[in-house]
Amino acid sequence: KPSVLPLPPGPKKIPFLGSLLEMPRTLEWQTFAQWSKDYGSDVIHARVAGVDIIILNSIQAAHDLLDRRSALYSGRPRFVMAAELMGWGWQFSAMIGERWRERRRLFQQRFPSSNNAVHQPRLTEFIRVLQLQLLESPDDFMNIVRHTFGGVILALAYGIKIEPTNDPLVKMAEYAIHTLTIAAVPGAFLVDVLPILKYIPEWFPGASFKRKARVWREVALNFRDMPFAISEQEIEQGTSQPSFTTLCLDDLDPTRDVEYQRQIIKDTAGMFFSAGSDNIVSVVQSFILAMLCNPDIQAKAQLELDELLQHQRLAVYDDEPFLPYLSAVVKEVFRWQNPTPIGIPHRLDQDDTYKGFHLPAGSMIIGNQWAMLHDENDYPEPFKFNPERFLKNGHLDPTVKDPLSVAFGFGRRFCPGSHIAVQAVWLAAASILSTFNIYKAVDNEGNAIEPSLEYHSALIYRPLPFKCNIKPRSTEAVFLVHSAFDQSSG
Ligand code: HEM
Repeated sequence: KPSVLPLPPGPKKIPFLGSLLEMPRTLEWQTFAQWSKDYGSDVIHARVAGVDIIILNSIQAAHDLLDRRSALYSGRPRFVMAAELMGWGWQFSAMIGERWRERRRLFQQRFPSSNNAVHQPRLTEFIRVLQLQLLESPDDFMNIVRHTFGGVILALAYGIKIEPTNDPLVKMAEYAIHTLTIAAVPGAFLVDVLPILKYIPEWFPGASFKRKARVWREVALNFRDMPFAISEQEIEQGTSQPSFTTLCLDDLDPTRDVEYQRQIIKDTAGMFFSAGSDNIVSVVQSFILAMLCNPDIQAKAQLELDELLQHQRLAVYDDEPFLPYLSAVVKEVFRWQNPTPIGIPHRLDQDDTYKGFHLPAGSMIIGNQWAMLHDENDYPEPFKFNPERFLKNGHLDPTVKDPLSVAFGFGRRFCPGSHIAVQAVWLAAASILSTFNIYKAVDNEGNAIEPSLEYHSALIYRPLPFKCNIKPRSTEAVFLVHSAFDQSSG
């Protein structure tokens, strides 16, 4: 029977289209956050073509619903264009039920947050190469960061060797993700709003999305199948390095359906790059931008590093507990420019009530991470880059809400790669700051170029290319970078 409770407040709805006309096209998270101010509620309701959308704009609401009632709130809405037409349906981030559980379990068995043995040596090795490349071509830092983390993620997934620059597999993967991020932007394709359009033939006027989907489908399947095939070949030749794929294939159970097990391994390995690479790249680039704009903070973090390392060695992840200021800088980067401002939407499986509101079964639930991470009650002056907000008497202050518990999503869907991501960003930050200074670039007249702080508003929020001047801090730093690279490649 229909609920007697009201729906949460939200933007105006008209017949059939619902709130479609009110829905923002870019920087959605900012409009969603503004709605909370306009309607005086941290829980907002909108409706687009019959689908209820519930937006959660506070950490409290996300915690109460997505974390504490996770059993009800861990479904996913349909992604018609990306998953059903373009062939990305093999990604477990879009799956529900047993298919999702099997793949997620496999991921977590191989990369549990309690075990750093497989990923840490690879992260360190790739970050040493990044430092060397920054010495050699500092102006190319945007690409260097992109290639480093694309490479590390492919190495973790498949154990295959990646070229130091312009690796064809990294390029292919990047193109595939590019098509995915175009398709998965909510509202970019009408077929996501009206799934029935999925059945119209390709030749039909206005059906260009179906032709696009057919071409892109090949890209999506190559993305999953090609690196897996190379990995299997390398295992056969005995040249592969330990990775998710090698570890899983080593443990195949011959008494069970082997092809079925291979399929799950292949799907799950395919998730690494699509879920992990662009996000880490965005955060590391935002870190460089933050240091560029805040020279005092940069100097303070360097002082802390120098006191520990004494210019004698490079940082390793085990140094983390002794570098609270740097850890506060990393937390602040994740808070300041979170790469997934609205995360991935969840789906509510049954009718529910919250704060006197009716939340209908089947609603799409959006956890507005950006709104939570810019809530002035938790983070005063939220637009200011200020790592001190996390510190008290020189230690991390446990009473301040940790952005890392918001930036990676919620409940049973919480990002299973978060520990890899945080360690990658932390180690990149420590390694870059201990050996390089980041200055503003200067134009032909010798004036400092102010960064525009512009971001690309898409599924993954990332800084637009900016200029900076990255210089080694000393001859000792150059020596350390060279010798660490020789050791890791020798
Ligand atoms: C800065 C880096 C990263 C950020 C900000 C990030 C953020 C997120 C977010 C917000 C979600 C959605 C959670 C939800 O639905 O509530 C997610 C899901 C996921 N992430 Fe990450 N992630 C990062 C890196 C990684 C890495 C490195 C990997 C793998 C190596 C990874 C693998 C995944 C997977 C497999 C899912 C889907 C989980 C599921 O649906 O069950 N992520 N991530």
